[in-house]
Amino acid sequence: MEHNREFEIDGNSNPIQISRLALDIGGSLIKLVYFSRNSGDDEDPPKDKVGVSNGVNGRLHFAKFETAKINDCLEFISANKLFLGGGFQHQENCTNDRRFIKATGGGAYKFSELFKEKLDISLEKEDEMDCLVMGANFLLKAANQEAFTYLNGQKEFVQIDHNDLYPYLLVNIGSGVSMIKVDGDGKYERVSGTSVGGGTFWGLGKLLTKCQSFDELLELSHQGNNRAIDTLVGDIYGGMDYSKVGLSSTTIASSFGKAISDNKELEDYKPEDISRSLLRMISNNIGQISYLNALRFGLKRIFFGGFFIRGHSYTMDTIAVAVHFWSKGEAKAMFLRHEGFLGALGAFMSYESPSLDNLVVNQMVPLPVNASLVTDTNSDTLKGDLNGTESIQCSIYRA
Ligand SMILES: Nc1ncnc2c1ncn2[C@@H]1O[C@H](COP(=O)(O)OP(=O)(O)OP(=O)(O)O)[C@@H](O)[C@H]1O
Ligand SMILES: CC(C)(CO)[C@@H](O)C(=O)NCCC(=O)O
Repeated sequence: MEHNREFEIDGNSNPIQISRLALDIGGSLIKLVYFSRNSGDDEDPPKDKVGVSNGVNGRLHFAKFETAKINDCLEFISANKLFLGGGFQHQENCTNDRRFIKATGGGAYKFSELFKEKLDISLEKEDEMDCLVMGANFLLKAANQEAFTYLNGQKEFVQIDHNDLYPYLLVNIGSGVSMIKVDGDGKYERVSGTSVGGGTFWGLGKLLTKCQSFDELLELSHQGNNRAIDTLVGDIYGGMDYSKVGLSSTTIASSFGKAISDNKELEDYKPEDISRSLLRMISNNIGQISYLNALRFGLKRIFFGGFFIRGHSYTMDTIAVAVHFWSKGEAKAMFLRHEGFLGALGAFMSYESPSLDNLVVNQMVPLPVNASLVTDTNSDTLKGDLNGTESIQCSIYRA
């Protein structure tokens, strides 16, 4: 990654006009969402016959940085002048002598001073759960092909009926996991959570495998076999199922169970097997807790977001199978293409004008942005997923 060059966006060295930027500064990753108007668009939004503004066409950009490398993020914002509400939103985030941007996540508090000091920007804080719900509701209603199921390696997009969206359970798997029962726009309750989440996978995985990046750890899991470390029901039952209680011989009886009985050292295990067991253990656990919470409130639909997922097939498969297994097929696990950007999108929507209703996603075809951010080397991510460094065509209409 280059730190000192001016970032170019859309391969165009002319400064693009950015009218809004919003941030979600999490425990592991910083997510950015910003809108740039299409080059060649008039200064003022086009008007229809009766003089009502038809809006501004442009692109919604998605980018992410590791929170530990926040200085790269500051440099990116500064080099691209992302905080200067040019064009459509002249005054929006440049009021008088105070510049501000909407920010959510714990880092909006933690790094508030840093933004002030380095960029002279005030972070206008938006509640993390409000933003997650706002982002999820918006995507589920406005974006085509946003939610999909994943079973037996098959991804299937789900048609969302706007009149039958609520209630649902939103499970956001970031560093930690939040489970939110959503009943409508702005109507929700954080009903549960678990500290065993994405940070656990990455943290424990790093210690146990010496992997240097999250992507490397995820990549390793492809080649691994969890049976080398997990104790299966068959290991305990002499190769047989425990059919009386519905446990097949291949069901995991105890995650990492073999590590105690084998009398082996860490070095005797393959890093790829460790990675696979870990990913499976954590995904399974989240799937199970999610199901239990769905059951608690009689919810049939569970949407999973957060960057732990990364469109990764094994992760999604494990979560989906866990939900299917425990609910006996009653509850459905669904995943979101913009998985990790829900909070940032929610913060983006929280700018007062133009209002939330006035962002229209025209097209869901991700186009690359030539900005060098967190590298996405994971080859298993679903094609077309928005993993950062992409943009989508959309319009903003005045309220
Ligand atoms: N390039 C990456 N570097 C680090 N973690 C990554 C990366 N890509 C995916 N992850 C996973 O995504 C998780 C972070 O997800 P996300 O950005 O949704 O949460 P967060 O906002 O940082 O966390 P929290 O909401 O708990 O503060 C990490 O814990 C890790 O499991
Ligand atoms: C603390 C937050 C909300 C920060 O995003 C997240 O990391 C989380 O939901 N952690 C799980 C905390 C718990 O409910 O046990």
